[in-house]
This record gives sequence, C-alpha cells and structure tokens, in this order.
Amino acid sequence: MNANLDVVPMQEWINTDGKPLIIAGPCSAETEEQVLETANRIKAEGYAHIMRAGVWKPRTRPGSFEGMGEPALQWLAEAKKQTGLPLAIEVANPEHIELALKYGVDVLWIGARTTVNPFNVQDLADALKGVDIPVLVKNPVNPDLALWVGAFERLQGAGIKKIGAIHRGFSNAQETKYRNSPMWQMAVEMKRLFPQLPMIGDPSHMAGKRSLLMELSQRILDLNYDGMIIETHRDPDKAWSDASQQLTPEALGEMLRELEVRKANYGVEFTDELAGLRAKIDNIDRELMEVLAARMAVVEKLGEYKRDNSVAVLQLDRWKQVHADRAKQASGLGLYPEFVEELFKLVHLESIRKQTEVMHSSLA
Ligand SMILES: O=C(O)C(=O)C[C@]1(C(=O)O)C=C[C@@H](O)C=C1
Repeated sequence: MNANLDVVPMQEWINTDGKPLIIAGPCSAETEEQVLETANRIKAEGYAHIMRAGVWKPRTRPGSFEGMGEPALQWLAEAKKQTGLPLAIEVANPEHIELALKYGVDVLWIGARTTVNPFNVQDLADALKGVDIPVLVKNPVNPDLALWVGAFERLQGAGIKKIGAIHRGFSNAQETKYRNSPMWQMAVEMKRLFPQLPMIGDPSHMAGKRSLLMELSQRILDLNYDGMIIETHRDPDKAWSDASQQLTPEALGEMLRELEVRKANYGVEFTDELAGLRAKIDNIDRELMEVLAARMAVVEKLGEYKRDNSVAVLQLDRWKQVHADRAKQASGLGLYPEFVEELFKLVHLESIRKQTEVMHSSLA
C-alpha cells in the first residue's frame, strides 16, 4: 500500500512515562452518580491516563439503550474536574464533535461502524478542520485495511496529526470464541506500514466477556501495542450496555497489575545468541521455500495434465483429503493444527492460481 501518515508521537499529547496508555471507563455514561463514582474509583486505582465513556451509542438493533447525549457530557466534565483525568468519547457526526469540544473533551475516537463509511469519516474530518485534538480511529467492522488507512488519510487531509489506531477486532459471520475476532495480522500489518502510528488494543470489544480479558490484554502487550482502552463500570452486571464485558475499576486494577509488560527489544548481551538463532531461521526459511518451489513444480505438471485432458483445476475430494491429512500430521509434529490448516489453504489457493495460469497458457 502506498500511503504516508504524518503522525505526532503519542507521548507529545499524553504523557504515560513510557508505560502503555490506559483509557478506562464505562461503556456508557448512564447517570451522573454512576459517572462520578466510576471516575473516582478509577482515579483511586491510579492506572488510568484517560477516562472513556459512551455518550451516544450506535447499537445493532433499535430499542437498546442509545446513550444519554448532552447531559452525559456535563457529568463527564464534572468527573474531569474532580479527578483531573482527561476525557475520551466516541463521535459519529459533526454535531457530536461540536458538543464534545464545548464540554472540553480531550480525545475523540471514531467507532468501528463509522470508520466503515467514508462519507461519515469525511464529514467528521471536515468538522475537525482547524481543531487540534487527538483522534483515535477504531478498525472498521470488516477486515479492510485500506478502509482503516483511508480514515486516517481523510483526517490528515483536515490537518489532524495527533492520531492513533484502536484495534477492536472484526465482526464474525459465524459464532466464535470472541465477540469480534482480533485477526492480529491486520494490526501487525498496520504497524509494519506505519510504525509511528500509535496502536491501542480494545480487549473489551474483542472479548465480549470478562473471562477473556486477561489473555487478550496480555496478547496486546506482547504485540507491543502502545496502550489499551478497557471498559469498567461501578456495578458491571447492572450496566445498561455491554454488561458481560465490563469489570469493576478495582478488578481492572488487579488485572492490569498481573499483566506483564515486556521489553520491546532484546538487550545487547543477547546479540550473539540472537544472531546465531536468526541465521538458523534464515537457512530453514530458504529450505522451506525450496520445498515449496518443488511442490509447485509438481502442481504445474498436474496442471499441464489437466489442461491436455480437459480436467477441472479444483479437485475437491483430493483437497479434502490433503486438508484433513496435513492437520493430522501437524499434531504429530507438535504444530498447531489450525496454523497448518491455514497454511495449506494458502498453498492450495496458490496451486489453483498456478494451474489456472497453465490452463490459460493453452489459449495463447
Ligand atoms: O491433486 C491435484 O489434482 C492437484 O492439482 C494438487 C492440489 C494440491 O495443491 O494439493 C491442487 C488442486 C486441487 O484442488 C487439489 C490438490
């Protein structure tokens, strides 16, 4: 992808003393009392750099609680006054931006259901022209990296340079362990393309349930994200939205204290050993590619046979057999079967591409 982002480093707009940024707060601002109590309990725990709360809630179906709107902003402004914690909220249209600025909100984020629509994102970017405020962009609900990048480009067009990405996971077509599947490779690719873009993980929306928060948060830290946005509520089971994925501010504190923040880089004392192990990997990868090339040569021969005898490229029964057999072999070798399944899906797709090319070569 050919794109360039001009990013102000995160530490220039929020000082976390080099620690991962923690944005914590309730899914929704429900009542003044709930906002103030939650804010003060978060503050007392000491881990949060920014408080979050939903003011307008985009819901899958009508009839669910859709947020308290402007009164919630008054409660949040009071929470900021009492705790000193900067505020972050989601905005979905220019009116939300205007109100957020009026009540002194410090950081805005664009939600996954908004990122997905370039018209909406452009409206937001236009409303932000001339405003100097950090804007975080959640990944779109579908795993479309270009759409995510496009949202940043629209913000940059409006002069916004304090930007960051929030990885909240992607909608599932089928039921899975996660509410929104992380698809980590999307965030890793984003980091590869734009190493300077802060990446913030949203374990709450990936998980959908409390029991998965810890493992997801540790995974986020192990992938060296710049921070996390996590939902916390004074009485999670009674929350008006996302009850099952919220924790009390104290339980969140306990969880955060148990997480291990590992170093981003190896120490110098490890340099020689590291070089040796990496040289081994370089050799093994070369062998892997030689083996793949040998397989492809056989696939090409099979393709020529199929072309000359008018046989279809896709051989479903054989593919099913390969798929099942390789997964079984994987367990025997101590390899994660799902990894091997995915790998062979890719290999099979490449076989089909190659054989289709061979088929077409007869038409030349
Ligand atoms: O067995 C074949 O017919 C092949 O062409 C090989 C192969 C493979 O890559 O393993 C490729 C395409 C078919 O759908 C099934 C299997």
